Amino acid sequence: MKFAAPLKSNSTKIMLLGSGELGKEVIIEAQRLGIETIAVDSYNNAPAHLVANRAYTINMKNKEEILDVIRKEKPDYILPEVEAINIQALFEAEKEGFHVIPNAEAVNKTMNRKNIREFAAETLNLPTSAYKFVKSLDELEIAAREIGFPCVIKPVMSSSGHGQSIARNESDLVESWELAKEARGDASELIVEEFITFDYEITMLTARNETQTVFCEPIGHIQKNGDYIFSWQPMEMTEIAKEKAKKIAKTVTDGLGGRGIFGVELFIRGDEVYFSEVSPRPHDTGMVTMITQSQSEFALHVRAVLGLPLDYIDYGCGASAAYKAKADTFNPVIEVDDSVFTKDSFIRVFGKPQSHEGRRMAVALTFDKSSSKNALDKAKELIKKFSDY
Ligand SMILES: Nc1ncnc2c1ncn2[C@@H]1O[C@H](COP(=O)(O)OP(=O)(O)OP(=O)(O)O)[C@@H](O)[C@H]1O
Ligand SMILES: NCC(=O)N[C@@H]1O[C@H](COP(=O)([O-])[O-])[C@@H](O)[C@H]1O
Ligand SMILES: [Mg+2]
Repeated sequence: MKFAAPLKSNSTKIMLLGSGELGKEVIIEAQRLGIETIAVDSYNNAPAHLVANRAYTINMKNKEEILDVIRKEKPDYILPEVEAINIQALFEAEKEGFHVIPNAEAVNKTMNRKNIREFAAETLNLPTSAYKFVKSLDELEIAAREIGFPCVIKPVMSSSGHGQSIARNESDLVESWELAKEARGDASELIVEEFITFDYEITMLTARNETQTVFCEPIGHIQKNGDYIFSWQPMEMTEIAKEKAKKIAKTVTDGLGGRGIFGVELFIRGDEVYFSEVSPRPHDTGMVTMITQSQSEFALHVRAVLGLPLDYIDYGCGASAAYKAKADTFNPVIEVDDSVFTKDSFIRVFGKPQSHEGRRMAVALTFDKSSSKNALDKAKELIKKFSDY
């Protein structure tokens, strides 16, 4: 593998479609290898825009705008970083010979809950919650009655919990129907899922290239309103559950194919493991790997994209706590106490140009030699010291 200085005509070039906090770390890892980096998103000064060689702001749902930027830049690799991307543009780019990570069909399947759920449950026969798809309030009422209460209602395309709700009884359904319209993506169809009373949930980060599949230690996490707030690694699991989790992760990532890291989301009850969903890219709960692994999920993603070896070592236990804005402002400032800067922690401020209540703006990462629980306690302590205005 040869690495040139970025911007030389022979350097490898990657393009990110979506330029949030996860993409920012991918760009930094790529830059470290002398790769030329292009960051694309739908708003100016997105986190990855701030660190890439070039930045574009386009309508990511517009096929021609995406194709224009791809044809202009001619990247070696196109890395989708968000779900809401015009998928036809990716299919077209692939047809023109561009390399989409992991591949356009995998992006198509995973960006839409209907595609991935049917693929996982019906084609791959993986265990999942019971589910139904609906297109109207009437259909929602019928489906929810069949699935039973409580049930989880989500737009077929969305992320970070946008448009998602739990209906506890029939009278919640109108509100769930209305709330789904807040989807970041597509709420023309909804999935109604059986509520799984899991003991815990994990992300199984799985990196693959043509010759290797590598799992990271399971990442436990806590979600609030469909969005993660704390994660830790490793999550202690029974051997049986861990092996099942790896098997599901291998089946689904092999099924999707291509190169890159995947975040396989699983619910665990006893030794039962349910597949929930999968991101064909780094996962927010996986930010903890920046402090626990010699190669973070972002470094592994870049290595996988380049077809490089995927081995890494675990340094110990770690945790992450997401910092969410409390205020809406066009000039967000995050304030932290100096005591946040301890020897076993660091913070990452994403640099988002605008905050709204609940938007993830930064993360605190902590390390502990002996236990994830200690690391998590430390992360909870640190995040209390953040504020914004
Ligand atoms: N069927 C279910 N039963 C119980 N809890 C659920 C179910 N579906 C989702 N959840 C809870 O809601 C969280 C978010 O759901 P999901 O991952 O489907 O949404 P998302 O918007 O894609 O989130 P993200 O983009 O952050 O991964 C899950 O991590 C889990 O805590
Ligand atoms: N769960 C998916 C996820 O965490 N995605 C990450 O959040 C960004 C969007 O943030 P924003 O909503 O603050 O713009 C995305 O660009 C990606 O980095
Ligand atoms: Mg999820």
